[in-house]
Parts: sequence; C-alpha cells; structure tokens
Amino acid sequence: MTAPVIGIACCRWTLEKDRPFHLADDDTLAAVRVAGGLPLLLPALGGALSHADLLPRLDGLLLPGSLSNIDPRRYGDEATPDDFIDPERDATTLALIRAAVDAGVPLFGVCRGMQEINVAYGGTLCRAVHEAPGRLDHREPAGDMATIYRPAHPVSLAHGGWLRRLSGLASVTVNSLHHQGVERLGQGLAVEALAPDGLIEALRVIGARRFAIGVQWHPEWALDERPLSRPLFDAFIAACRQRRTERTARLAVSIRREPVPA
Ligand SMILES: N[C@@H](CCC(=O)NCCCC(=O)O)C(=O)O
Repeated sequence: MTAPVIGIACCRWTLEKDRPFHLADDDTLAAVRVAGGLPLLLPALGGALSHADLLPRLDGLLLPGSLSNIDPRRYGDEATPDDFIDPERDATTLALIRAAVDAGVPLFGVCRGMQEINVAYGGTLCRAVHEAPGRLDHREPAGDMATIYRPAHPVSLAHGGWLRRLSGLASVTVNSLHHQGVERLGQGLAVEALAPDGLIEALRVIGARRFAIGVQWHPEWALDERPLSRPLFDAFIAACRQRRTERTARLAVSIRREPVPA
C-alpha cells in the first residue's frame, strides 16, 4: 500500500513585490511524513479548487496553524482595517471542511485550522482572548522557537471524549500561540478539551465517519516529546490509510467493471 495522500491547506501571502505565494510550514509537513503520510500542498484557490476533482483523490485533509486570522465577516462580526486576514485561505478551507467530512475524508485542524472547523460549522470566534474577562493570555511569549513553543498550560480532556480514549490521560500540557479562540461552538461539534479558563482547546465533528478533530495547540512541534502529539498524528494518518485502502479497492472494482475491448 502506498502512503496516504494528505492535502495540506496553504496560506496565500504576498511576500514580495505584490506577488502572492502559497505556503505551508515545514513542521507540519515533517509530522505528516514521520507518521507515514504523503503531504500534498493544496493551493489557496478558493472556489477554483473543485471539490469534485479534489476530494476523490485525497486520503486526508490537514488545516495547519497560521499567523493570519479568519475574516471576522465569515462569522458575522465586523471587519477591522488592520486585521491580518487571508481571504483566499478562508475561501478554500471554509468551503472544503464540511464537504471533506461528508465525503469521509479524515480531517485534522491545528490552531487556525481548529478555528476554521468551528466557523465552517457555524460557530464564532473571540477575537482577543487575552482581553476577555476571566480568560488567560494564550499568546506566545517573545523568544527563540523553544520558548515560543514551550509547554504553556494544561488542558483537561473531556470525559468519554475521543482524545481521552486515545491518550488514556485526563489532562496534558500544551503549547499556546493564539490570540483568538472559540466563542460559540459550531453546530454538530463536541468539546474534546478545555483550558483552565474554560476556553475550548479541542473539538470533534460529531458523527463523522472518520477522524475529524481540531486542536488549538501545535502537536507538530516537538512531535515525539509531548504525550499526545505523536498519537494524534498517528491516529490521523491511520484513518487516512484506512480511507486509502477503501478508495483503492473501489477504484479496482470500477476498473474491473470496464468493458474489455474486443
Ligand atoms: N491567528 C489565529 C490562529 C493562531 C495560529 O494558528 N497560530 C499559529 C502561529 C504560527 C504557527 O506555528 O503555525 C490566532 O491568533 O488565534
């Protein structure tokens, strides 16, 4: 069996001279490869990325973190001029998420990716968690990469939840690099983990045929050093492998059914 193909949603950033580039971070690609997947970068083409063309070729969909924020108009809030948004990524991922889950494509959202799952299911975001009464500051500290991605706070894993079953743990300590967070949970989503201030740190799509999980932290960083990070990627890729097996079996049947030329 060849490696499952994992579509990784790119950001679209203008890096120089008004030339936009499609980007994904290297740690996410490395984590997918270590767990046995074949990363395939999905350009942020919005509506030009045909789901009918794409989804039958994908074994998994991964939505990585990003410095950019989801356009607040996507969840009914007002835009502010200085917000760093990425409309093309929004147009790509927000349309793709539910289509992927409905097609049985395993889905894994990290940080912005988890926020995208929430918005795709009709949820809203708090745009500055550190300013919300009773909330902790979830932003990263200044410093080198080890400091930025340091274990920052515990999260409690939901009783009877999927993450608790996977890890056998009641809580894990996670890194934290975000200033936005889930405000209203989307319809059809379940809480999988909470921070000490009650902020939702992980969620799951209820009734999804396969892995459909979002986490607010970054398991791709120091993959083998944190208790839940490698198991998360391994479980995601295992689900993708299962889809690949079924997908290739279906393909073989349809090829056998092709009439043999006389
Ligand atoms: N901009 C949003 C999402 C935060 C996020 O995804 N951070 C990732 C930072 C860079 C990385 O390591 O990918 C927010 O601030 O809430």
